[in-house]
Amino acid sequence: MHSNVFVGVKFDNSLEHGQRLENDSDIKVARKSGSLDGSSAASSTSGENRLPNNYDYVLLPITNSRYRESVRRQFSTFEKESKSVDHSVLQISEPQLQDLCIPPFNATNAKNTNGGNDSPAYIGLLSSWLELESPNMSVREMSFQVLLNECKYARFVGIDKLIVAPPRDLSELQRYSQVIAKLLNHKVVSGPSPLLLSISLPLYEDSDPLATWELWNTIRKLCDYHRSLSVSLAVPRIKTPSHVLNRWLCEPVSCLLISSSIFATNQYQYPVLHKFNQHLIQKFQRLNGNSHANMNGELCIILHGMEKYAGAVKGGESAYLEYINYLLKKGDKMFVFRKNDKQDHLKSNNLSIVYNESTVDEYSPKLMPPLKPHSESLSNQVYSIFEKDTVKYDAYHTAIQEALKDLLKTHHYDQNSPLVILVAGAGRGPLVDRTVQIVKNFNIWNQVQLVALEKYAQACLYLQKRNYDFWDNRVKIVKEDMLHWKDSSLKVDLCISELLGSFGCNELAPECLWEIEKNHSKTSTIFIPQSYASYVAPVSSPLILQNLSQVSEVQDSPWIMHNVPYCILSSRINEIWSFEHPLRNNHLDTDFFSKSSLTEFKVKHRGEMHGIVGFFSSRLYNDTILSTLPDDCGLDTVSLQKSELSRRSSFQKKIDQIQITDPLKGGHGSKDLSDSKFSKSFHTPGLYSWSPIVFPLRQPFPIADDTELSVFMSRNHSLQERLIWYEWSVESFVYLVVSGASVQNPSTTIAPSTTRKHSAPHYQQQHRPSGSGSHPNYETRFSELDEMGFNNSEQGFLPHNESGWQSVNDIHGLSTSANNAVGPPMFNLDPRNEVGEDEDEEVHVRVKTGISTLHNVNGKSFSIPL
Ligand SMILES: C[S@@+](CC[C@H](N)C(=O)[O-])C[C@H]1O[C@@H](n2cnc3c(N)ncnc32)[C@H](O)[C@@H]1O
Repeated sequence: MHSNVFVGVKFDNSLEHGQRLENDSDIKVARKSGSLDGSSAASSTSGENRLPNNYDYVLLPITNSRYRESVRRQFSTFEKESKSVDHSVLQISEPQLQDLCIPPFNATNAKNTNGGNDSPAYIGLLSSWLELESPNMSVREMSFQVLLNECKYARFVGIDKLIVAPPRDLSELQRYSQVIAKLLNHKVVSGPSPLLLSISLPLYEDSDPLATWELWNTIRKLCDYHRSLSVSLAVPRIKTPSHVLNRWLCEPVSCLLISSSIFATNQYQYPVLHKFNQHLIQKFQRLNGNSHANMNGELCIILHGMEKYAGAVKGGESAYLEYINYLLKKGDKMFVFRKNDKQDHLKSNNLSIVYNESTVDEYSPKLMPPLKPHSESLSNQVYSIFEKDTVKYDAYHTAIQEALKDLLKTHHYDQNSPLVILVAGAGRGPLVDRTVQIVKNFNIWNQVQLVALEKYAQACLYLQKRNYDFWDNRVKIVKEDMLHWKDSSLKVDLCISELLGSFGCNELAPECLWEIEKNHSKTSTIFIPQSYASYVAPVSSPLILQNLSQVSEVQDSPWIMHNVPYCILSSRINEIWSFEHPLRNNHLDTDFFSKSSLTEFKVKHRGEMHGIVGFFSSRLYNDTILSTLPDDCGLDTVSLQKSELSRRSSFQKKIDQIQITDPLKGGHGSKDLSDSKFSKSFHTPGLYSWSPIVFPLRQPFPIADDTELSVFMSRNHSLQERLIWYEWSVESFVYLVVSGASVQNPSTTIAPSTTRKHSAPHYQQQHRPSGSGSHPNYETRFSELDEMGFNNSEQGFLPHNESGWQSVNDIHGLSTSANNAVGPPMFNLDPRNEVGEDEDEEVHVRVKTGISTLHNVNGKSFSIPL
């Protein structure tokens, strides 16, 4: 398998000085793919134009200095005219033959490089001498027209990728972006088969690691996340911090610009890249197709400046290309090796929103609505994709085996009480298959009653066929909905199910399994899975925003992100809730299925949040765990569940110590609630049935360095409407160091870290009646109020320093106790509660910097029918 990474070269800018290519035969370019082995990759240089062979792309300016001169002349004529003539119109003429660097004859569409022929392909460089950010409107108009003329020419000759110079003046990004946006929205760029504009920027500068990302983010935001806008990144000589690299990996990067100056030489004097840059290329290679919103879905590595060092390295200029080809070939091998891991699988297709899974191949990046197998029957194709996930079934196999061993220790068989095993939601039967295998291996086939329960008739057809073919017709097939199935003669010893969604509980396992527990379980019944927990983290994924913003209504729905690159912004992933089976409570409150969690994240580096990513882990039985979490992330598995655990602990009348499930660290542990547990996450190797779920934000949510992010998620269960849905919102805060005197804003709260003494709250003073009992005229009354406001008079009508918050509390009766005394407020929102007398002392103030809307209220965009 070849990854979708190509290699290009920037042609010597001697063309800028009068040389010109007359036709394609001047440039000999061959595809990298198919010519990777050493001999043919050994480069030669064309005697005429010094271009090495074996490149996929050649980067060339569209126009040369002659055109620049011509534009300059046209512009000065226009300026002169506009002084004398009213309404003179600037009209920059299109380049003539002598103005062009890329020949118009026999040019072929660059996309043909993907089709396997050897046609040369070009990436165009748009003019960089223009002043896109000039305050002079005419200069900007001239710049726009030049760019447009170059784009028109590029479209004509079939060039679909164009590199744009970065802004010169970083304080004028709005003007720069206005020209780019105008270009992007012109039909020449965004018409059928759109062109791709790629702004070149440094990947990283150590003075401010995220500065160039921020620059890019500002421009693309001003351009409204246009799908035709991408970025070309100049790879640095120094090591890129992982948080910077991860940020870029989920951006639409179309080219990596590699200067010969970032190479070192090895002991044989060949040019090589440092390990960290090898890894950088590998990471892009691994993601290539996925990391792109661009048209071709491909990444091009563009080498440049080799002529400068060609004499100093062995092999000359061609050694650089050979080295990059060697690296890419190595990467290709790694991916072939990992072919079965769908999470890592590469594909060149664009990200798409897919409503019907059967229409798209399983590897391409896509956003899909979460399945609702409880209310919508799965297609045959979906069943067959799932059934190939041997990792999942192997884990179930182990869990069933272990559970059966334990059951057999206590179960005393007699003919009237066989061991009853239920596969609840059997689908086409893969879990029944495994169970039959195990039971046969244990030689207890005669002691077991096996029931396969499935709601949908089509899946039951498969069960019937398999029963006949492989299960000796011994399996009782029940076509019923678990929610309504009642067979008083059946009590189950082992209940096996796979009703898990990408968020754990989103395929209604809690509700479905509760009905089994209520109607068909014993105290000894074992459930596989025993428990499952849901996790969230804030993510940046511009591709999600870009794709969902095209379609109204969809931003309030969760989506399954299949092979979509994303970057987790926080240092940890937090567990927000979990379910365990059996639920074991006879008077189960149906509200048990509703959950809500307010969970906090620290975000060290600034960025832009586009959604909340969700994962799950499930303990199938004892140590057998399935996890869709990414590898090696910090994990908070307990502390953020405190409220949920407390609720459950009172529910179960266990106050001091409660049983908690740590789905990732062996066994159920008895844990004190104060004991927060941090660990590292892992993904079950090779498991691919589930991709992460994302709860998108309607608006991109900007995040500053050192932000504290508070994510609210709720699972809502409405028995009246028979619906389950999720709602979510986000708030952000930063801590500011301010003098105590300036803490007046009710949206700020004092950080818990402050060391200040607390003073008695002012609002505890009681209201005083007016002393005189007389009725002063309006003027006097107003003057009294004014006076009181300014001099804090003890004789005033209102207690001094009363805040608006107390007034609100009073209105709602929140601060009045039974005996009419003013008690402490229910909502401790007055910042002065925390501030001591010394107003000049510095305190850390938690300032709210952003809040999103609450998404999917009442499940209006997405809900799951019960
Ligand atoms: C995710 S699939 C798993 C199928 C199969 N156990 C497997 O592992 O391939 C869930 C299955 O449960 C069935 N199902 C979901 N809710 C159900 C319900 N309330 N009653 C009966 N079957 C249900 C679905 O039709 C589907 O076949």
